[in-house]
Amino acid sequence: MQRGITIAYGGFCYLLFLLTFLYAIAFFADFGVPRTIDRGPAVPAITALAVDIALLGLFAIQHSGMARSGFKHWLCRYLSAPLERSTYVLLSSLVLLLLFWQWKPLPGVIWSLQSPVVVALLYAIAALGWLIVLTSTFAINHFDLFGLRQVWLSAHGKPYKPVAFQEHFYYRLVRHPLMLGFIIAFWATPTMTVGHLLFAVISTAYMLLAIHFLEEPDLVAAHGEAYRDYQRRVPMICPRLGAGRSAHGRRHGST
Ligand SMILES: C[S@@+](CC[C@H](N)C(=O)[O-])C[C@H]1O[C@@H](n2cnc3c(N)ncnc32)[C@H](O)[C@@H]1O
Repeated sequence: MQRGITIAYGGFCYLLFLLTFLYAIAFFADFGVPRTIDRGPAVPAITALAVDIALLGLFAIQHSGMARSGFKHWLCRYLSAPLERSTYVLLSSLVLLLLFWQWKPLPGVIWSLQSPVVVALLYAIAALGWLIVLTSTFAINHFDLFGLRQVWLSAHGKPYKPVAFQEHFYYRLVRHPLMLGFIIAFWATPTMTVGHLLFAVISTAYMLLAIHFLEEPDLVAAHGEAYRDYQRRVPMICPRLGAGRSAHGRRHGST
């Protein structure tokens, strides 16, 4: 019974993440869903600005706050440890769905590109960004990042072992490919409105600050010199030209 509930909870949180991820793609493409980055109730610009900044701030507080080890320890006083990651995924998805639902468009146009070729190219670049986001999760451990591995191991009475440090696939080229994927997806648009730009600027700044001040210090604490060495060799977010070749060369001992 307990095992069934654990797996059902993890599965539900994972399905909600998948739904949120698909909605996010449509939200930024401004296509196929009722509320998008540019479609929603019209309100005065100052109200829209206040609501949108509050929604982005709420996401940053939830997403970074719940990832702190102090918060995780506190939560595990009330919740069994294998459910902690699924709960993080659940809350992240709910806050994002709230943002998608309550987002207030700011319709002024920064750029609007009309050439069908350019429009198609920008949609293709955005799609590539989303693909990088999704495939990066598999390069670390998709099922661990979204809590399914933890509930599965627990339900089968097996001990949890944290995911090892990874440096393969995109992680050979940049240290944060998943964030790079998001940045590409948020900025590559044929029509950049004020609201879309607000989202892109604040979310990009948040990701860069969170990497620098929160995620990387945690990674150094967890992996020590191996991660420091990785920081020296591999750029944070912008791949170096020819990086694939030089990483290949390093692996095979060439200079
Ligand atoms: C949502 S993922 C984002 C990973 C990374 N910031 C990126 O943009 O690709 C966050 C989790 O990935 C883990 N992580 C980041 N880099 C890693 C690496 N090279 N190997 C293993 N885990 C990593 C972090 O510890 C954190 O739990």
